[in-house]
Amino acid sequence: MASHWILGPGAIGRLLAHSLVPQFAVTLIGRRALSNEQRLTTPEGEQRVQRLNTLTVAQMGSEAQPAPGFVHITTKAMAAEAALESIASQIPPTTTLVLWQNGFLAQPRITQAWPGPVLCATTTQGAYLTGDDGVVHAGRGPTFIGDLTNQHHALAEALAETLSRAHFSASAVGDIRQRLWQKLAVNAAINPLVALHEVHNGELRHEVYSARVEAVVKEVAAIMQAEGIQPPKGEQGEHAWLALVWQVVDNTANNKASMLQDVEAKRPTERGAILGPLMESAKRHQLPCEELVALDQQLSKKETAYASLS
Ligand SMILES: NC(=O)C1=CN([C@@H]2O[C@H](COP(=O)(O)OP(=O)(O)OC[C@H]3O[C@@H](n4cnc5c(N)ncnc54)[C@H](OP(=O)(O)O)[C@@H]3O)[C@@H](O)[C@H]2O)C=CC1
Ligand SMILES: CC(C)(CO)C(=O)C(=O)O
Repeated sequence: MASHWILGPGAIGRLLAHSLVPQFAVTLIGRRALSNEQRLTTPEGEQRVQRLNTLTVAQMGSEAQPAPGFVHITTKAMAAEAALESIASQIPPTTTLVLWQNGFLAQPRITQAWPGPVLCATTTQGAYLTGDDGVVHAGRGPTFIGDLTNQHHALAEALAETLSRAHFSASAVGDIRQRLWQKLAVNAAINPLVALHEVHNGELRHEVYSARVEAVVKEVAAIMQAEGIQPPKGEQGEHAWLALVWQVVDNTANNKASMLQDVEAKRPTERGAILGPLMESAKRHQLPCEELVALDQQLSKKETAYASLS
């Protein structure tokens, strides 16, 4: 039975560990020591304390470990490469990695650099941390797994089956790049604006913000077309992207988006992984991206302001 290392003991990492641990061998790896007694609050409000094997990167280096079947990287996008680097000497280069990040920053870079298979997962599960020993599973949703080179479908299927057996509903797909970019398009239209204005997602419907949402979607839709990415429901063009964004805004009206949670916690945001690939693509295809650049600059300014205070 393949064992699972989970590198990055945050919200998604702990949710994954809680899901897998009753049936599979799991090691949760972080930079800091965490309690082995970890609490999961289910979407129904039920609390479950489970014993997870939590180790620090330093402990992994000092004690030889049996090689894992899968290494899941569940850090934020900008930390994924450094996290992998910190354990790379302890795993065979043929180990299968699974990247759980939003955006499209770590995925192409690690796929290119890592000699073994690299799977990417895009998930609509929702989770947040409550301190060093708790995670709340806020909402269930499907997870899609594939690889950017379309060479590892059998591995993606095996992992999807494992996750689904652990009640973490997952499917293997042949179009993961398309799905990652579709999610990135929605995240680019919602996350920076709600993080800058510190509002819940639903407030983007207000006339103070809606024109800016439309302006961002206009740029994003042109970039998506140049990248060959269609909106998920088979419709075409800017109006389909806008309809999708408004649908997500309405469905998540009471949510504090992940980028707003980062701003409130004074952490770096994932702007580089979400806006970065779009701005880079716009430049490559000589498309306008003034709105995206402005969002990126405003977020950068906000992050610098709170970083300088801490
Ligand atoms: N939470 C959610 O509902 C969803 C999240 N995602 C995506 O999943 C990814 C992870 O998000 P989330 O779990 O919310 O993030 P969190 O911030 O909750 O967790 C990130 C974890 O990574 C750890 N970490 C950072 N650097 C390293 C390192 N070098 N070595 C080991 N661990 C490290 C952090 O530890 P430390 O405490 O030391 O900083 C933290 O525990 C993001 O890309 C996010 O966009 C996607 C869908 C839903
Ligand atoms: C879809 C959305 C915007 C929901 O809040 C999200 O994915 C996030 O918060 O990162």
